[in-house]
Order: sequence, then C-alpha cells, then structure tokens
Amino acid sequence: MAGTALTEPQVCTNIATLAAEALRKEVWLTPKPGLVDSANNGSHSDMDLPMFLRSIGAITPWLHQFYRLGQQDAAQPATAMLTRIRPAGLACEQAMFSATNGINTHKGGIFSLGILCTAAGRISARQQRLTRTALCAEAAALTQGLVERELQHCRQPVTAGERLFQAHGMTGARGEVQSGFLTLRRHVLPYWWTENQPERRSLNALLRLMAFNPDTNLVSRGGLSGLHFVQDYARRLLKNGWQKEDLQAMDQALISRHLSPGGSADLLAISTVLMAFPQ
Ligand SMILES: CC(C)(COP(=O)(O)OP(=O)(O)OC[C@H]1O[C@@H](n2cnc3c(N)ncnc32)[C@H](O)[C@@H]1O)[C@@H](O)C(=O)NCCC(=O)NCCS
Ligand SMILES: Nc1ncnc2c1ncn2[C@@H]1O[C@H](COP(=O)(O)OP(=O)(O)OP(=O)(O)O)[C@@H](O)[C@H]1O
Repeated sequence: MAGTALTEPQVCTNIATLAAEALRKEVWLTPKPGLVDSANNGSHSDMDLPMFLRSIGAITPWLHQFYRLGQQDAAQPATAMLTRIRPAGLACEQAMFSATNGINTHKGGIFSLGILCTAAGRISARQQRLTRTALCAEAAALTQGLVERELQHCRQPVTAGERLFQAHGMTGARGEVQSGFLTLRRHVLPYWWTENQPERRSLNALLRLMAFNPDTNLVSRGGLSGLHFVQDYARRLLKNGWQKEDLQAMDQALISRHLSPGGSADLLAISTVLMAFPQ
C-alpha cells in the first residue's frame, strides 16, 4: 500500500527532524506533572524515559516519510490525503509498538505530527512559504470532516477517543488537528515569548495546555472531574506565578490520582515545531 514501505533515508533538516527533536525535548523536560520525564514515570507504571527514546527512534523515519508523501501528492485534493497517509500512520504506530513491547507511548503524537509533516510537504512542493498560519490551515484542510466521519458516525466505540465523544462530545486529537490546532493558536502560541528562559518557556506552555486543552487522556483516566482538577490546578499556578517546586507538587497530586495529561504533552511538541516557523 502507498507509503507503507520506507524509501531511501533522507538526511535533511526539515520539519521531520524538527518534530523528532521536539519529541525528544518534550520527554526530557522536567518536572512534567503526571507525565514521563527525567525525574520519574509520572502516572505510568508501564513506561519510562528510555522507552520513549526508543519510541522516538522508531517513529523518526516515518516522520520523514509523511513529509515525502505530502510532497509527492501535493497536487491531490487535501481531502484525499488522509486516506493516502493512513497506511503510513498505522505502520508508524506498529514501529512504535515494536520498539515499546506494545506500550502506547506516542499514538497521539504520531497522529498530530504525522499530519503536520504531511502538511509541510504539500506546502513546500507548492513552493509556498512555510509559516505557522499555512501549516495550521493545511493541517485543518487535510482533516476536514474527520470528526463527523469518524466520531459522529461511529456506532460501536472501540478507542478511548470514540468512547469519550459519545459520552461527552469530546473531539480529542482529531478535533484539535481539524480545527487547525485552535487550542494552540488561542492559548499557547501567543504567550510563547512571555518567558525568556527556554526551559521555563516550555514548562509555561505545558501549564497553559493543561489549563485549557480538553485532553481526552485525562478524562479516560479520571473522568471529567479529573480533567477539571488538572485545569483548575494549572490555572491557579498561572494566576499566582509558579516555580519548579510547584510543578513537583502538582506532579505528586496527579500521580496520586493516576492522571496523565498525555494530549498536552503531544501538543507541547507540536507547539515547539510550529514556533520554529515564522507567523
Ligand atoms: C486519531 C487517533 C489519535 C485515534 O485515537 P483515539 O480514538 O483514542 O483518539 P483520542 O482523541 O482520544 O486521542 C488519542 C491520543 O491523542 C492525544 N490527545 C488527547 N486529547 C488531545 C487533544 N485535545 N489534542 C491533541 N491530542 C490529544 C493523546 O495522546 C491521546 O492518547 C489515531 O491513533 C489514529 O486514528 N490512528 C490511525 C493512524 C493514522 O491515521 N494516522 C494519521 C496519519 S499520521
Ligand atoms: N512524556 C509523556 N508521558 C506520558 N504520556 C505522554 C508523554 N508524551 C506524550 N504522551 C501521550 O500520552 C499517551 C499515553 O497515555 P496513556 O498511557 O494514558 O494511554 P493509553 O495507553 O491509551 O491508556 P492506559 O495506559 O490508561 O491504558 C500517548 O498517546 C502519548 O502520545
């Protein structure tokens, strides 16, 4: 099937390289409440940082593949693209599962970053300027109608995302990409430079994500009250000012409730990639 076989390795600094770096930066960033980081495994008993690094190694060639597929098929209508890249998306998930012995380390990240890399390939093949605005608009075009097709018309929910749409109308990773990363454009990117120090900048972006992102990971583990607990906690820290100790305390609070803002971790990586491009 198209895109499931990896072609020649391509060594180039493009969005796929940036995306892999962003994933690496995300996992090393510490302290991240409830998430795997360099201090602990957060609310996860089945994964750790070396496993995330192995997962990133397995995913990286596929990120280049998404970019190439986007370039190759730039003349195809945007709405035809998802069918074209889905086999590569599933093969990438399989590569991740092989590297992690079946643990879901990056399913959400593969979906969002895969579409972003495809979007970049299409834009560059059209000789258009790679900007944040163009990337978000193209990601939205590639996933137009996805929520309706896969969530509204889903009779028998299998995945957490499908179940949470039926239960609460949450659109999860699909909704965020289809909106052209609206949560990021509204709540994160405009505030990116409010922190001068790079590590604080990333932690502050993560806090803003935890405060505003309707993260299905939180709901699947802790229900709507789990989501609200994390959002209220993050908003309090943003309002009162925060130090690393506050994030460490928040980490313990989330661990004791088995909560993990995995969707926000994915979106942090997306933000890092987007901020590498002009507006
Ligand atoms: C769409 C996906 C994520 C389906 O997963 P699911 O139905 O469980 O959806 P759900 O929305 O709950 O998301 C799963 C993951 O996304 C992340 N996530 C959760 N909430 C959000 C959010 N608001 N915004 C962004 N990401 C989120 C989390 O890491 C979560 O574990 C994806 O796995 C899929 O369809 N894969 C098939 C492969 C594919 O088509 N890839 C596309 C080409 S790259
Ligand atoms: N540093 C990180 N730590 C933990 N999760 C992360 C991190 N970065 C990204 N994630 C995201 O979180 C998701 C994993 O969350 P989770 O373990 O809750 O999912 P699950 O395996 O579907 O559910 P469960 O473990 O409850 O059965 C992945 O899809 C991944 O994209």
